[in-house]
Amino acid sequence: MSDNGYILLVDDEPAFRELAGGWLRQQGFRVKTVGSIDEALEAKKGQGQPDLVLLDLSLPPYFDPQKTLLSMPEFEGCPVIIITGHAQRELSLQAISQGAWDFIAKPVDPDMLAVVVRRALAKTRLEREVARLQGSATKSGADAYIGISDSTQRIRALIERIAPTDVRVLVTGPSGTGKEVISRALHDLSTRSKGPFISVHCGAIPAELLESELFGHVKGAFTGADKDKQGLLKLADGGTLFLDEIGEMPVPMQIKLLRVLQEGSYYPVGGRSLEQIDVRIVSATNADLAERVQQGDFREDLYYRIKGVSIETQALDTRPEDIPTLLQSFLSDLEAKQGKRYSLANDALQWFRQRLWPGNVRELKNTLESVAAISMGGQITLAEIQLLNYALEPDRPANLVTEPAPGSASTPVNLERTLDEQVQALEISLIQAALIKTEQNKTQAAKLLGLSRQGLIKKIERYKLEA
Ligand SMILES: Nc1ncnc2c1ncn2[C@@H]1O[C@H](COP(=O)(O)OP(=O)(O)OP(=O)(O)O)[C@@H](O)[C@H]1O
Repeated sequence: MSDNGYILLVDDEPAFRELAGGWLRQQGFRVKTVGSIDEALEAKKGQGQPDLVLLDLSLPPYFDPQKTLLSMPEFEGCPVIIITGHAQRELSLQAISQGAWDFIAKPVDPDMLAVVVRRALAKTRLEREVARLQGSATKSGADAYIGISDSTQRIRALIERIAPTDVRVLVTGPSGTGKEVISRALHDLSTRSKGPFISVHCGAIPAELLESELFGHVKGAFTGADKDKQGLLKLADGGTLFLDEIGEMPVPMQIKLLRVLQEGSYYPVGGRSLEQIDVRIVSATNADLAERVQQGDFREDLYYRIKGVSIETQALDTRPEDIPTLLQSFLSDLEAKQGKRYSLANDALQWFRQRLWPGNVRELKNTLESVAAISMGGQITLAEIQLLNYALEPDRPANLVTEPAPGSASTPVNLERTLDEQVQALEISLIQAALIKTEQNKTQAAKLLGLSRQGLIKKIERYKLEA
Protein backbone atom coordinates (compact mmCIF):
# COMPACT_ATOMS: atom_id res chain seq x y z
CA MET A 1 0.00 0.00 0.00
CA SER A 2 1.29 3.47 -0.82
CA ASP A 3 2.48 5.81 1.90
CA ASN A 4 0.38 8.93 1.51
CA GLY A 5 1.79 10.57 4.61
CA TYR A 6 2.57 9.92 8.26
CA ILE A 7 -0.15 10.90 10.74
CA LEU A 8 0.21 11.04 14.50
CA LEU A 9 -3.18 10.59 16.18
CA VAL A 10 -3.26 11.76 19.81
CA ASP A 11 -6.45 10.87 21.66
CA ASP A 12 -7.08 9.39 25.10
CA GLU A 13 -10.07 7.31 23.94
CA PRO A 14 -8.75 3.87 22.90
CA ALA A 15 -11.87 3.01 20.87
CA PHE A 16 -11.60 6.18 18.83
CA ARG A 17 -7.89 5.64 18.30
CA GLU A 18 -8.51 2.19 16.95
CA LEU A 19 -11.41 3.17 14.71
CA ALA A 20 -9.95 6.37 13.26
CA GLY A 21 -6.49 4.77 12.94
CA GLY A 22 -8.07 1.92 10.97
CA TRP A 23 -9.97 4.25 8.61
CA LEU A 24 -6.91 6.29 7.87
CA ARG A 25 -4.71 3.26 7.29
CA GLN A 26 -7.31 1.99 4.82
CA GLN A 27 -6.78 5.22 2.91
CA GLY A 28 -3.08 4.49 2.56
CA PHE A 29 -1.78 6.68 5.40
CA ARG A 30 0.85 5.60 7.88
CA VAL A 31 -0.70 6.15 11.28
CA LYS A 32 0.72 6.09 14.78
CA THR A 33 -1.85 6.33 17.56
CA VAL A 34 -0.96 7.47 21.08
CA GLY A 35 -2.99 8.30 24.18
CA SER A 36 -1.20 11.35 25.53
CA ILE A 37 1.00 14.25 24.60
CA ASP A 38 3.95 12.65 26.37
CA GLU A 39 3.56 9.54 24.21
CA ALA A 40 3.31 11.80 21.17
CA LEU A 41 6.66 13.37 22.03
CA GLU A 42 8.16 9.91 22.51
CA ALA A 43 6.77 8.84 19.12
CA LYS A 44 8.31 11.91 17.55
CA LYS A 45 11.70 11.00 19.00
CA GLY A 46 11.43 7.47 17.65
CA GLN A 47 9.79 8.03 14.28
CA GLY A 48 10.54 11.64 13.45
CA GLN A 49 8.32 14.58 12.63
CA PRO A 50 4.87 13.54 11.42
CA ASP A 51 3.31 15.13 8.35
CA LEU A 52 0.17 15.82 10.36
CA VAL A 53 -1.01 15.71 14.00
CA LEU A 54 -4.61 14.86 14.89
CA LEU A 55 -5.06 16.13 18.44
CA ASP A 56 -7.87 15.66 20.92
CA LEU A 57 -8.62 19.16 22.08
CA SER A 58 -9.29 18.20 25.67
CA LEU A 59 -5.73 17.07 26.26
CA PRO A 60 -3.93 19.48 28.58
CA PRO A 61 -1.65 21.38 28.78
CA TYR A 62 -1.32 22.07 25.09
CA PHE A 63 -4.67 23.62 24.76
CA ASP A 64 -5.31 26.31 27.31
CA PRO A 65 -7.98 28.83 26.36
CA GLN A 66 -6.75 31.24 28.99
CA LYS A 67 -3.23 31.42 27.65
CA THR A 68 -1.72 30.72 24.27
CA LEU A 69 -4.40 28.63 22.73
CA LEU A 70 -2.42 26.13 20.86
CA SER A 71 1.14 25.71 21.81
CA MET A 72 3.00 22.80 20.31
CA PRO A 73 6.49 24.03 19.60
CA GLU A 74 7.70 20.46 19.25
CA PHE A 75 5.50 20.04 16.21
CA GLU A 76 6.31 23.35 14.57
CA GLY A 77 5.77 23.34 10.81
CA CYS A 78 3.38 20.42 10.84
CA PRO A 79 -0.39 21.03 10.58
CA VAL A 80 -2.47 20.20 13.64
CA ILE A 81 -6.10 19.18 13.25
CA ILE A 82 -8.14 19.46 16.40
CA ILE A 83 -10.65 16.75 17.31
CA THR A 84 -13.45 18.14 19.44
CA GLY A 85 -16.69 17.27 21.12
CA HIS A 86 -19.78 19.24 20.08
CA ALA A 87 -19.63 21.50 23.12
CA GLN A 88 -16.14 22.64 22.22
CA ARG A 89 -17.05 24.26 18.92
CA GLU A 90 -16.24 27.78 20.11
CA LEU A 91 -12.89 26.68 21.47
CA SER A 92 -12.12 24.94 18.20
CA LEU A 93 -12.75 28.11 16.27
CA GLN A 94 -10.44 29.93 18.64
CA ALA A 95 -7.82 27.23 18.17
CA ILE A 96 -7.97 27.76 14.42
CA SER A 97 -7.45 31.47 14.84
CA GLN A 98 -4.36 30.53 16.85
CA GLY A 99 -2.83 28.41 14.15
CA ALA A 100 -4.54 25.01 14.11
CA TRP A 101 -5.21 23.95 10.53
CA ASP A 102 -8.78 22.71 11.00
CA PHE A 103 -11.07 20.98 13.43
CA ILE A 104 -13.36 18.03 13.19
CA ALA A 105 -16.14 17.22 15.62
CA LYS A 106 -16.91 13.88 17.22
CA PRO A 107 -18.71 11.70 16.26
CA VAL A 108 -16.30 11.83 13.35
CA ASP A 109 -17.55 11.13 9.84
CA PRO A 110 -14.83 8.99 8.18
CA ASP A 111 -15.36 10.61 4.76
CA MET A 112 -14.99 14.06 6.26
CA LEU A 113 -11.93 12.99 8.26
CA ALA A 114 -10.19 11.68 5.17
CA VAL A 115 -10.98 14.86 3.20
CA VAL A 116 -9.73 17.18 5.94
CA VAL A 117 -6.58 15.10 6.41
CA ARG A 118 -5.82 15.04 2.69
CA ARG A 119 -6.25 18.79 2.37
CA ALA A 120 -3.91 19.41 5.28
CA LEU A 121 -1.29 17.03 3.92
CA ALA A 122 -1.50 18.58 0.45
CA LYS A 123 -0.88 21.97 2.06
CA THR A 124 2.18 20.72 3.95
CA ARG A 125 3.59 19.17 0.80
CA LEU A 126 3.11 22.40 -1.12
CA GLU A 127 4.57 24.54 1.65
CA ARG A 128 7.64 22.33 1.83
CA GLU A 129 8.05 22.50 -1.92
CA VAL A 130 7.69 26.30 -1.92
CA ALA A 131 10.27 26.58 0.87
CA ARG A 132 12.57 24.28 -1.09
CA LEU A 133 12.16 26.37 -4.23
CA GLN A 134 12.63 29.65 -2.38
CA GLY A 135 15.70 28.29 -0.65
CA SER A 136 17.33 27.57 -3.96
CA ALA A 137 17.05 30.71 -6.03
CA THR A 138 19.30 29.19 -8.66
CA LYS A 139 18.29 25.58 -8.65
CA SER A 140 21.10 23.15 -8.98
CA GLY A 141 21.69 19.46 -8.46
CA ALA A 142 18.61 17.33 -7.94
CA ASP A 143 16.57 20.43 -7.04
CA ALA A 144 16.60 21.44 -10.68
CA TYR A 145 14.25 18.54 -11.37
CA ILE A 146 11.06 20.09 -10.08
CA GLY A 147 7.81 18.54 -8.92
CA ILE A 148 6.03 17.06 -5.93
CA SER A 149 4.63 13.84 -7.36
CA ASP A 150 5.88 10.55 -6.00
CA SER A 151 7.65 9.72 -9.25
CA THR A 152 9.46 13.07 -9.36
CA GLN A 153 10.51 12.77 -5.75
CA ARG A 154 11.79 9.25 -6.36
CA ILE A 155 13.84 10.47 -9.31
CA ARG A 156 15.36 13.28 -7.22
CA ALA A 157 16.32 10.77 -4.53
CA LEU A 158 17.86 8.48 -7.17
CA ILE A 159 19.85 11.35 -8.70
CA GLU A 160 21.35 12.15 -5.31
CA ARG A 161 22.26 8.50 -4.74
CA ILE A 162 23.89 7.75 -8.04
CA ALA A 163 25.39 11.09 -9.06
CA PRO A 164 28.57 10.74 -6.97
CA THR A 165 29.26 7.24 -8.33
CA ASP A 166 30.73 6.91 -11.80
CA VAL A 167 28.05 4.48 -12.91
CA ARG A 168 26.64 4.91 -16.42
CA VAL A 169 23.05 6.04 -16.51
CA LEU A 170 20.33 5.58 -19.10
CA VAL A 171 17.46 8.05 -18.76
CA THR A 172 14.31 6.97 -20.57
CA GLY A 173 10.88 8.54 -20.93
CA PRO A 174 8.73 10.63 -23.22
CA SER A 175 10.06 13.73 -24.94
CA GLY A 176 10.03 16.92 -22.87
CA THR A 177 9.94 15.21 -19.48
CA GLY A 178 13.29 16.51 -18.27
CA LYS A 179 15.73 13.78 -19.31
CA GLU A 180 18.39 16.38 -20.02
CA VAL A 181 17.62 18.18 -16.74
CA ILE A 182 18.25 14.89 -14.94
CA SER A 183 21.48 14.24 -16.84
CA ARG A 184 22.75 17.72 -16.05
CA ALA A 185 21.85 17.24 -12.37
CA LEU A 186 23.79 13.95 -12.35
CA HIS A 187 26.81 15.86 -13.62
CA ASP A 188 26.40 18.80 -11.23
CA LEU A 189 26.30 16.48 -8.22
CA SER A 190 29.16 14.28 -9.38
CA THR A 191 32.85 14.48 -8.60
CA ARG A 192 33.22 15.63 -12.22
CA SER A 193 31.12 18.76 -11.72
CA LYS A 194 34.11 21.02 -12.33
CA GLY A 195 34.73 19.24 -15.63
CA PRO A 196 32.76 19.78 -18.85
CA PHE A 197 29.21 18.61 -19.54
CA ILE A 198 28.98 17.96 -23.28
CA SER A 199 25.63 17.22 -24.84
CA VAL A 200 25.34 15.41 -28.20
CA HIS A 201 22.00 15.02 -29.94
CA CYS A 202 22.68 11.75 -31.75
CA GLY A 203 19.59 12.08 -33.96
CA ALA A 204 20.27 15.64 -35.07
CA ILE A 205 23.76 15.02 -36.51
CA PRO A 206 23.76 13.38 -39.97
CA ALA A 207 25.07 9.80 -39.75
CA GLU A 208 28.09 10.54 -41.94
CA LEU A 209 29.15 13.43 -39.69
CA LEU A 210 28.53 11.78 -36.33
CA GLU A 211 31.80 9.87 -36.25
CA SER A 212 33.96 12.92 -36.88
CA GLU A 213 31.84 15.01 -34.49
CA LEU A 214 32.37 12.46 -31.71
CA PHE A 215 35.92 11.31 -32.41
CA GLY A 216 37.31 14.38 -34.18
CA HIS A 217 39.45 14.12 -37.31
CA VAL A 218 42.91 14.88 -38.55
CA LYS A 219 43.74 17.25 -41.37
CA GLY A 220 43.10 15.65 -44.76
CA ALA A 221 40.96 12.81 -43.37
CA PHE A 222 38.24 13.68 -45.90
CA THR A 223 37.40 16.44 -48.35
CA GLY A 224 36.98 19.64 -46.40
CA ALA A 225 39.03 18.49 -43.38
CA ASP A 226 41.55 21.29 -43.76
CA LYS A 227 42.79 21.12 -40.17
CA ASP A 228 42.78 18.80 -37.16
CA LYS A 229 39.59 18.99 -35.15
CA GLN A 230 38.94 17.70 -31.64
CA GLY A 231 35.86 15.56 -31.21
CA LEU A 232 33.17 15.91 -28.56
CA LEU A 233 34.55 12.89 -26.69
CA LYS A 234 37.83 14.72 -26.17
CA LEU A 235 36.03 17.90 -25.18
CA ALA A 236 34.16 15.92 -22.52
CA ASP A 237 37.40 14.51 -21.07
CA GLY A 238 37.27 14.66 -17.27
CA GLY A 239 33.53 15.39 -17.36
CA THR A 240 30.26 13.93 -18.59
CA LEU A 241 29.22 13.11 -22.16
CA PHE A 242 25.46 13.25 -22.55
CA LEU A 243 24.28 11.16 -25.50
CA ASP A 244 20.76 12.38 -26.17
CA GLU A 245 18.45 10.27 -28.33
CA ILE A 246 20.96 7.44 -28.34
CA GLY A 247 18.31 5.19 -29.89
CA GLU A 248 18.78 7.11 -33.13
CA MET A 249 22.50 6.39 -33.37
CA PRO A 250 23.28 4.53 -36.63
CA VAL A 251 24.37 0.91 -36.10
CA PRO A 252 27.94 1.34 -37.52
CA MET A 253 28.45 4.19 -35.05
CA GLN A 254 27.11 2.04 -32.21
CA ILE A 255 29.91 -0.46 -32.85
CA LYS A 256 32.52 2.28 -32.66
CA LEU A 257 31.04 3.73 -29.50
CA LEU A 258 31.00 0.29 -27.91
CA ARG A 259 34.73 0.00 -28.50
CA VAL A 260 35.31 3.35 -26.78
CA LEU A 261 33.26 2.27 -23.80
CA GLN A 262 35.14 -1.01 -23.55
CA GLU A 263 38.61 0.36 -24.03
CA GLY A 264 38.43 4.02 -23.02
CA SER A 265 40.34 4.94 -26.17
CA TYR A 266 39.73 5.58 -29.88
CA TYR A 267 41.32 6.86 -33.08
CA PRO A 268 40.16 10.20 -34.53
CA VAL A 269 38.91 9.87 -38.12
CA GLY A 270 41.99 9.45 -40.35
CA GLY A 271 44.30 9.50 -37.30
CA ARG A 272 46.90 6.95 -36.19
CA SER A 273 47.48 7.99 -32.62
CA LEU A 274 45.25 6.53 -29.97
CA GLU A 275 43.33 9.05 -27.82
CA GLN A 276 42.70 8.15 -24.16
CA ILE A 277 39.73 9.71 -22.42
CA ASP A 278 38.04 9.61 -19.07
CA VAL A 279 34.34 10.44 -19.43
CA ARG A 280 31.19 9.40 -17.71
CA ILE A 281 28.49 8.49 -20.19
CA VAL A 282 24.89 9.44 -19.49
CA SER A 283 22.48 8.51 -22.28
CA ALA A 284 18.86 9.35 -22.88
CA THR A 285 16.16 8.10 -25.19
CA ASN A 286 12.43 8.29 -25.63
CA ALA A 287 12.48 5.05 -27.60
CA ASP A 288 11.97 1.63 -26.06
CA LEU A 289 15.59 0.49 -26.40
CA ALA A 290 14.87 -3.07 -25.32
CA GLU A 291 12.33 -3.30 -28.13
CA ARG A 292 14.86 -1.80 -30.55
CA VAL A 293 17.36 -4.44 -29.51
CA GLN A 294 14.79 -7.13 -30.26
CA GLN A 295 14.10 -5.59 -33.66
CA GLY A 296 17.83 -5.54 -34.42
CA ASP A 297 18.03 -1.73 -34.60
CA PHE A 298 20.16 -1.36 -31.50
CA ARG A 299 23.12 -3.47 -30.46
CA GLU A 300 22.44 -5.55 -27.40
CA ASP A 301 26.05 -5.31 -26.16
CA LEU A 302 25.95 -1.52 -26.35
CA TYR A 303 22.57 -1.46 -24.63
CA TYR A 304 23.97 -3.30 -21.62
CA ARG A 305 27.09 -1.13 -21.62
CA ILE A 306 25.19 2.16 -21.44
CA LYS A 307 22.37 0.93 -19.25
CA GLY A 308 24.10 0.91 -15.86
CA VAL A 309 21.32 2.41 -13.78
CA SER A 310 18.07 3.31 -15.53
CA ILE A 311 15.93 6.29 -14.61
CA GLU A 312 12.50 6.42 -16.17
CA THR A 313 10.60 9.72 -16.40
CA GLN A 314 6.83 9.79 -16.58
CA ALA A 315 4.54 11.69 -18.95
CA LEU A 316 3.29 14.90 -17.35
CA ASP A 317 -0.33 13.82 -17.80
CA THR A 318 0.21 10.99 -15.34
CA ARG A 319 1.38 13.41 -12.64
CA PRO A 320 -0.74 16.58 -12.93
CA GLU A 321 0.06 17.41 -9.30
CA ASP A 322 3.50 18.57 -10.56
CA ILE A 323 1.94 21.27 -12.76
CA PRO A 324 1.45 24.05 -10.14
CA THR A 325 5.03 23.79 -8.81
CA LEU A 326 6.48 23.64 -12.31
CA LEU A 327 4.51 26.75 -13.30
CA GLN A 328 5.60 28.53 -10.16
CA SER A 329 9.23 27.70 -10.79
CA PHE A 330 9.10 28.75 -14.45
CA LEU A 331 7.46 32.03 -13.45
CA SER A 332 10.21 32.73 -10.88
CA ASP A 333 12.81 32.02 -13.59
CA LEU A 334 11.05 34.51 -15.87
CA GLU A 335 10.88 37.06 -13.06
CA ALA A 336 14.59 36.68 -12.39
CA LYS A 337 15.40 36.98 -16.08
CA GLN A 338 13.14 39.93 -16.81
CA GLY A 339 13.17 41.70 -13.44
CA LYS A 340 9.37 41.75 -13.52
CA ARG A 341 6.64 40.25 -11.29
CA TYR A 342 4.13 37.74 -12.61
CA SER A 343 1.00 36.34 -11.08
CA LEU A 344 -1.12 33.45 -12.25
CA ALA A 345 -4.87 33.79 -11.69
CA ASN A 346 -6.72 30.80 -10.31
CA ASP A 347 -8.75 30.26 -13.47
CA ALA A 348 -5.54 30.24 -15.51
CA LEU A 349 -3.91 27.76 -13.12
CA GLN A 350 -6.98 25.58 -13.42
CA TRP A 351 -6.72 25.73 -17.22
CA PHE A 352 -3.07 24.63 -17.10
CA ARG A 353 -4.03 21.74 -14.83
CA GLN A 354 -6.94 20.53 -16.94
CA ARG A 355 -5.23 20.57 -20.29
CA LEU A 356 -3.45 17.55 -21.68
CA TRP A 357 0.24 18.12 -22.39
CA PRO A 358 1.38 15.68 -25.09
CA GLY A 359 4.63 17.69 -25.34
CA ASN A 360 5.00 17.32 -21.58
CA VAL A 361 6.91 19.88 -19.49
CA ARG A 362 8.54 21.46 -22.54
CA GLU A 363 5.10 22.30 -23.95
CA LEU A 364 3.86 23.49 -20.56
CA LYS A 365 6.85 25.80 -20.19
CA ASN A 366 6.59 27.20 -23.74
CA THR A 367 2.87 27.83 -23.35
CA LEU A 368 3.40 29.62 -20.05
CA GLU A 369 6.14 31.77 -21.56
CA SER A 370 3.95 32.74 -24.53
CA VAL A 371 1.05 33.62 -22.28
CA ALA A 372 3.31 35.55 -19.89
CA ALA A 373 4.77 37.51 -22.80
CA ILE A 374 1.41 39.03 -23.69
CA SER A 375 0.16 39.54 -20.13
CA MET A 376 -0.74 43.03 -18.96
CA GLY A 377 1.22 44.05 -15.88
CA GLY A 378 2.33 40.47 -15.33
CA GLN A 379 -1.24 39.23 -14.64
CA ILE A 380 -1.79 35.90 -16.35
CA THR A 381 -5.50 35.15 -16.71
CA LEU A 382 -7.79 33.17 -18.99
CA ALA A 383 -8.04 36.28 -21.19
CA GLU A 384 -4.37 35.96 -22.24
CA ILE A 385 -4.81 32.25 -22.87
CA GLN A 386 -7.86 32.93 -25.03
CA LEU A 387 -6.05 35.68 -26.90
CA LEU A 388 -3.47 33.14 -28.04
CA ASN A 389 -6.26 30.98 -29.42
CA TYR A 390 -5.94 28.10 -27.03
CA ALA A 391 -9.20 26.21 -26.56
CA LEU A 392 -10.64 27.05 -23.17
CA GLU A 393 -12.56 23.81 -22.66
CA PRO A 394 -10.58 21.31 -20.61
CA ASP A 395 -9.32 18.63 -22.99
CA ARG A 396 -8.37 16.14 -20.30
CA PRO A 397 -10.97 13.35 -20.44
CA ALA A 398 -13.47 13.86 -17.64
CA ASN A 399 -12.36 10.79 -15.73
CA LEU A 400 -8.75 12.00 -15.72
CA VAL A 401 -9.82 15.34 -14.27
CA THR A 402 -12.31 14.22 -11.70
CA GLU A 403 -10.34 11.22 -10.53
CA PRO A 404 -6.85 12.44 -9.77
CA ALA A 405 -4.07 10.09 -8.86
CA PRO A 406 -4.60 8.18 -5.63
CA GLY A 407 -3.18 10.13 -2.75
CA SER A 408 -3.64 13.54 -4.33
CA ALA A 409 -5.52 16.13 -2.37
CA SER A 410 -8.90 15.73 -3.99
CA THR A 411 -9.24 11.98 -4.47
CA PRO A 412 -12.90 11.21 -3.76
CA VAL A 413 -13.18 9.22 -0.56
CA ASN A 414 -15.47 6.25 -0.52
CA LEU A 415 -15.24 3.94 2.43
CA GLU A 416 -17.99 1.64 1.11
CA ARG A 417 -15.43 -0.07 -1.13
CA THR A 418 -11.99 -1.35 -0.24
CA LEU A 419 -8.91 0.57 -1.22
CA ASP A 420 -7.93 -2.17 -3.68
CA GLU A 421 -11.30 -2.02 -5.43
CA GLN A 422 -11.05 1.73 -5.77
CA VAL A 423 -7.48 1.63 -7.02
CA GLN A 424 -8.52 -0.95 -9.63
CA ALA A 425 -11.47 1.19 -10.75
CA LEU A 426 -9.15 4.17 -11.11
CA GLU A 427 -6.58 2.13 -13.03
CA ILE A 428 -9.27 0.89 -15.42
CA SER A 429 -10.59 4.39 -16.11
CA LEU A 430 -7.09 5.78 -16.67
CA ILE A 431 -6.17 2.94 -19.03
CA GLN A 432 -9.43 3.39 -20.98
CA ALA A 433 -8.85 7.15 -21.23
CA ALA A 434 -5.29 6.64 -22.46
CA LEU A 435 -6.41 4.08 -25.06
CA ILE A 436 -9.12 6.43 -26.34
CA LYS A 437 -6.67 9.33 -26.52
CA THR A 438 -4.12 7.30 -28.45
CA GLU A 439 -6.70 5.61 -30.67
CA GLN A 440 -5.95 2.23 -29.13
CA ASN A 441 -2.19 2.49 -29.74
CA LYS A 442 -0.82 0.46 -26.84
CA THR A 443 2.75 1.71 -27.15
CA GLN A 444 1.59 5.35 -26.97
CA ALA A 445 -0.96 4.61 -24.27
CA ALA A 446 1.69 2.87 -22.17
CA LYS A 447 3.95 5.91 -22.55
CA LEU A 448 1.17 8.24 -21.51
CA LEU A 449 0.54 6.13 -18.43
CA GLY A 450 4.23 5.77 -17.62
CA LEU A 451 4.08 1.97 -18.04
CA SER A 452 6.04 -0.41 -20.20
CA ARG A 453 4.05 -1.75 -23.15
CA GLN A 454 4.22 -5.23 -21.65
CA GLY A 455 2.99 -3.87 -18.30
CA LEU A 456 0.00 -2.24 -20.00
CA ILE A 457 -0.87 -5.39 -21.95
CA LYS A 458 -0.84 -7.42 -18.73
CA LYS A 459 -3.22 -4.96 -17.10
CA ILE A 460 -5.52 -4.95 -20.16
CA GLU A 461 -5.66 -8.73 -19.96
CA ARG A 462 -6.17 -8.77 -16.22
CA TYR A 463 -9.06 -6.31 -16.42
CA LYS A 464 -10.40 -7.82 -19.67
CA LEU A 465 -10.33 -4.43 -21.39
CA GLU A 466 -9.67 -5.73 -24.90
CA ALA A 467 -12.07 -4.06 -27.38
N1 LIG B 1 10.95 18.26 -13.77
C1 LIG B 1 11.39 19.37 -14.42
N2 LIG B 1 11.85 20.42 -13.71
C2 LIG B 1 12.26 21.55 -14.34
N3 LIG B 1 12.26 21.72 -15.67
C3 LIG B 1 11.82 20.71 -16.42
C4 LIG B 1 11.40 19.47 -15.84
N4 LIG B 1 11.04 18.63 -16.82
C5 LIG B 1 11.26 19.30 -17.97
N5 LIG B 1 11.71 20.54 -17.74
C6 LIG B 1 11.97 21.60 -18.75
O1 LIG B 1 11.30 21.17 -19.94
C7 LIG B 1 12.12 21.41 -21.08
C8 LIG B 1 12.44 20.07 -21.75
O2 LIG B 1 13.26 19.30 -20.86
P1 LIG B 1 14.39 18.30 -21.40
O3 LIG B 1 15.05 18.86 -22.62
O4 LIG B 1 15.25 17.93 -20.25
O5 LIG B 1 13.44 17.09 -21.82
P2 LIG B 1 13.85 15.73 -22.54
O6 LIG B 1 13.06 14.67 -21.85
O7 LIG B 1 15.34 15.59 -22.57
O8 LIG B 1 13.27 15.97 -23.98
P3 LIG B 1 13.74 15.28 -25.39
O9 LIG B 1 13.49 13.81 -25.25
O10 LIG B 1 12.81 15.92 -26.38
O11 LIG B 1 15.16 15.63 -25.59
C9 LIG B 1 13.35 22.12 -20.58
O12 LIG B 1 13.13 23.51 -20.71
C10 LIG B 1 13.43 21.75 -19.11
O13 LIG B 1 14.03 22.77 -18.38
